[in-house]
Amino acid sequence: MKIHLIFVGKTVFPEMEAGIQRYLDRLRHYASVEVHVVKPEKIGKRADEESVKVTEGQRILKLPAPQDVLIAWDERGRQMDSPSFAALLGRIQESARDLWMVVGGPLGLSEEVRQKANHILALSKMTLPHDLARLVVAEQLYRAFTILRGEPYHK
Ligand SMILES: C[S@@+](CC[C@H](N)C(=O)[O-])C[C@H]1O[C@@H](n2cnc3c(N)ncnc32)[C@H](O)[C@@H]1O
Repeated sequence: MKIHLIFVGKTVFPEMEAGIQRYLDRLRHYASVEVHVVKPEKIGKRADEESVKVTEGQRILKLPAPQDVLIAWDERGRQMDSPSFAALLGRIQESARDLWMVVGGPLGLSEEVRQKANHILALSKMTLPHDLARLVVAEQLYRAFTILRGEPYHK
């Protein structure tokens, strides 16, 4: 299973980017990981927010192949604990399908992305800035692999 992370636009805060890279480097001891940065749409004062999400969504959905698994991160999604998330990853790994995970931009993900996703997962019910959501996703992926291997990181 290869893991693909789709981010909309660059990470804004350098300290967040450093944290994301730190966890992705750790994660690469367990899995092949690739980050895909999708071009963000400009959000102007009079921008039609729905069309921004739709255009970004079309860019996102061009990336995974039909047989791949797509997880959309969204505050309205299903919450799970870290062992359950690890178990989900374990099942996807066994299916030998590639895994794609998408974190939306400042306006979030389009309805089409949410509909096409195999799973919509929430990190909490609170809305996180997209930089922080990326960092938490990277850490939870790393944590999940340590859980699957029975390593002591997860306490
Ligand atoms: C600033 S949030 C977008 C908020 C937007 N109002 C919405 O309705 O989705 C940017 C992205 O961060 C991720 N995100 C933020 N909070 C999250 C949470 N609690 N759980 C999962 N993902 C979250 C989602 O991928 C979201 O599209």
